[in-house]
Amino acid sequence: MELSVSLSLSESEFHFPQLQFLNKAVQLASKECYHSVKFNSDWRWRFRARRCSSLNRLPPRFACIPKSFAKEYSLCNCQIPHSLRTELLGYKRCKFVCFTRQNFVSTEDVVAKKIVVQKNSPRGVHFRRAGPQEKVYFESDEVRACIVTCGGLCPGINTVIREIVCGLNYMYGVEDILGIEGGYKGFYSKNTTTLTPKVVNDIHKRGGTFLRTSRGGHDTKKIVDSIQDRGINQVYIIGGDGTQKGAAAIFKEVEKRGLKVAVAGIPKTIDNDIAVIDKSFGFDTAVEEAQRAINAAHVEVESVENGVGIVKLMGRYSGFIAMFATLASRDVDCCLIPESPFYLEGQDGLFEFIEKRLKENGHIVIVLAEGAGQEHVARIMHAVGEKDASGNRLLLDVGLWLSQEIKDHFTKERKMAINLKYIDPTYMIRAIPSNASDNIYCTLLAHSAVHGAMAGYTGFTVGPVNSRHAYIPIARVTETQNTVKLTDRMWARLLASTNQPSFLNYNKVMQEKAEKETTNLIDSTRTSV
Ligand SMILES: Nc1ncnc2c1ncn2[C@@H]1O[C@H](COP(=O)(O)OP(=O)(O)O)[C@@H](O)[C@H]1O
Ligand SMILES: O=P(O)(O)OC[C@H]1O[C@](O)(COP(=O)(O)O)[C@@H](O)[C@@H]1O
Ligand SMILES: [Mg+2]
Repeated sequence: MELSVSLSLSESEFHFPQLQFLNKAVQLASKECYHSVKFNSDWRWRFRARRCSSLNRLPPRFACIPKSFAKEYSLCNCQIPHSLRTELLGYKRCKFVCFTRQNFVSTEDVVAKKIVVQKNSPRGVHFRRAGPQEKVYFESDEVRACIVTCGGLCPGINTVIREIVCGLNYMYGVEDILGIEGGYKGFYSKNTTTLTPKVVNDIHKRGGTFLRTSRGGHDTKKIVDSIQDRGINQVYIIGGDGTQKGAAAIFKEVEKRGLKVAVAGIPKTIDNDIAVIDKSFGFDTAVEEAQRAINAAHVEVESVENGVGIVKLMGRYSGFIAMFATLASRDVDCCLIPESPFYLEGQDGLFEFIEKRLKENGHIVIVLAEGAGQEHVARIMHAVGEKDASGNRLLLDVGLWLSQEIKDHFTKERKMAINLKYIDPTYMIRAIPSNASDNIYCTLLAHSAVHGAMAGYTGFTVGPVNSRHAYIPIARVTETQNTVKLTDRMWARLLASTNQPSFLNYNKVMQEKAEKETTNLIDSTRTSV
């Protein structure tokens, strides 16, 4: 016998009235010997946690009533009712779960987005804490999971793939795991590959992605059709900001079609530009590997007279790799990033700084994020803003441009012989396997995603927030992009460490330059007439 529970309270009326209502429903159901309670379809909205950032959970198929049910609801005031089942895969019953009761996270545990607060500041946004939960939504043998990797490469992708496969299998006894090949388009244009712990056993030792990747080709309808046709009910999506936007679209479509599919995003990008999370995997490895290039540049330039070393690192819109590589190295004299526009000529410009350092030390090392100074390169190349298949702006080679400008300035204008070495290790850094710390980090991300999906959460991205792993609604990580804040103390630390110019006069200098160029143009037109 089944009791249909219809919640008619509005979202703003949430909290105790609803809890009381629920408790009453449950008590009634127990008293009247109903076997299960079914909630009306919009329960997710009505139970949206108020103080906790809302997270979606798969709708319960049958919320059967164990003894603890009423007690549980009366305890939690920001609880999303989850799929309680009589046959719970608790730690005692499931031979696959390697956790003891102490390891389980409580469904009430939350992670604060902001931890530095003032006395009277509001409580702020909180996310669900990630980790194994005592009650799971899926039975092992009903899971059909799939993994896809999209966007650019990043050290550690293979570790994440390996740990999702091994985590699902070792912790939850899941055996049906598919690999989608070649990014999003692989859902509808390629066959799947079967993933087992044996198949993925060694892949973490290699760079790149075992499943291959691509940009573009995100067709939400075709992807969800494929998910539906293949009977997939857990989708693990590894990728950067673009990929997470794609994951959000898939989640929406899955919801629209009423499919019981858990959609879990694992944020990937070497640029570390994904919002909310502390850092993205592969970033640490990239910073470490960048040291080798910086070291090479330093060795080269200190061995010659007036040596100028330029090292270009990745960072399309965010200069995190360049900033952290500079802070870690101590051999870098100047770090240029997209967030801090720079200029070459005039007082406090780059040329002046280079000349000063050459006089003082005989050499200089400059670290350059690929997205820095794009406006200068675009101006001389009359670029038309080309885009890649995903719609990302294609960058012009700022390293080559800067090298040429420096050579021209010192040899032609200053009549100074310099010895310039330009090193571009970008793809070499991106293609290596992850280091020890990233390997551990990738494992935690993969396990958090597996626990979340198994517990019935959906439409989430995993990641550490203030050092605690959390489930973050996908939309939150895609609404903004993480960039270096020039007003943050980390950038101030860098300036203190390199003593480079801060280029604060950028706007004034560029305006003067533009005016001068216009005047010159008018003059030259007049003379030619
Ligand atoms: N706004 C978007 N909506 C849906 N899919 C997107 C969106 N932006 C990017 N994608 C898809 O995500 C995938 C990866 O995006 P891309 O920007 O290349 O890399 P990354 O995810 O690493 O940032 C591509 O297949 C692309 O089509
Ligand atoms: O040449 P590709 O493969 O398009 O990748 C270049 C870009 O990929 C990045 O590594 C970032 O990639 P994602 O956005 O895919 O994480 C940038 O640093 C770089 O500009
Ligand atoms: Mg991206």
